[in-house]
Amino acid sequence: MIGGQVSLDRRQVLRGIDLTVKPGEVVAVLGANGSGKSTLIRALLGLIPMTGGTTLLYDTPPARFREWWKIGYVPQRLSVGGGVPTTIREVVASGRIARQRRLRRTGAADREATARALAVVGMTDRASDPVQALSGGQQQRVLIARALAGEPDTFVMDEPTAGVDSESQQLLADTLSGLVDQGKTVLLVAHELGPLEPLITRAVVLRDGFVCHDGPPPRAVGTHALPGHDHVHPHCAETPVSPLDWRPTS
Ligand SMILES: Nc1ncnc2c1ncn2[C@@H]1O[C@H](COP(=O)(O)OP(=O)(O)OP(=O)(O)O)[C@@H](O)[C@H]1O
Repeated sequence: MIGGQVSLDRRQVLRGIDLTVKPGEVVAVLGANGSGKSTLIRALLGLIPMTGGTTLLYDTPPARFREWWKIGYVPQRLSVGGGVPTTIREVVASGRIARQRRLRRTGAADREATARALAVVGMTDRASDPVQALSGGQQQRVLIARALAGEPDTFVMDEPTAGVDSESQQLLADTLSGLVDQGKTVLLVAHELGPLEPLITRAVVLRDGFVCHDGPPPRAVGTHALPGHDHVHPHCAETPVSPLDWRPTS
């Protein structure tokens, strides 16, 4: 395995990862705390620099990628800067920005998509409240709504169900299920798949910055995550245009 590498604070966190997400896949990135899952997600999207390897978004390096509306990113935490009160609706509506730039208009479609996304996460009644006042799980639901509002082709979600109650997890699973039926692609980090489990078509298990399993979703993660378990390495050449593609430099 030689591929994408990331060092943080002079410590190698990703040690060579070769990962291609194919259109329509629902990929779960699993692994212990500190195994590198969030780092992998951020590096895949070009949000942190790599010390080796290449990442491509729809066949384009992140620096040249212009079609950000295609990707809905749910980060692990909401960061609202400046101390300025921001409403839930404003955060969710910001998921439309990349799309508006592309279509050069703001209008009914944006408002409707925002309202739909708020309803999906059960936040319609609280849309005018400041996000700062929300609990961690509620903020996570707002981040999910922001990604949904953008109507992307590919969802990249870093622990979307962390701290989210079981009813909201089920709602997310049902929503993603509908989107997957429409052909959307999903890459998500999770500790507990919960209601998302039936949707997962492929599991990538990280261990200490390496991929130790890449293939069918493990029934029992503990067993399949062991090093030495059969590895299935996806081949970049098999895909038409891959939403997320990380190729090693030769
Ligand atoms: N900004 C940073 N500077 C230095 N080290 C970092 C930084 N961010 C993460 N790390 C280290 O990189 C390793 C991987 O972190 P990462 O957040 O990718 O793990 P993870 O698998 O997502 O963990 P978790 O399940 O706890 O979210 C950890 O050892 C962490 O301490």
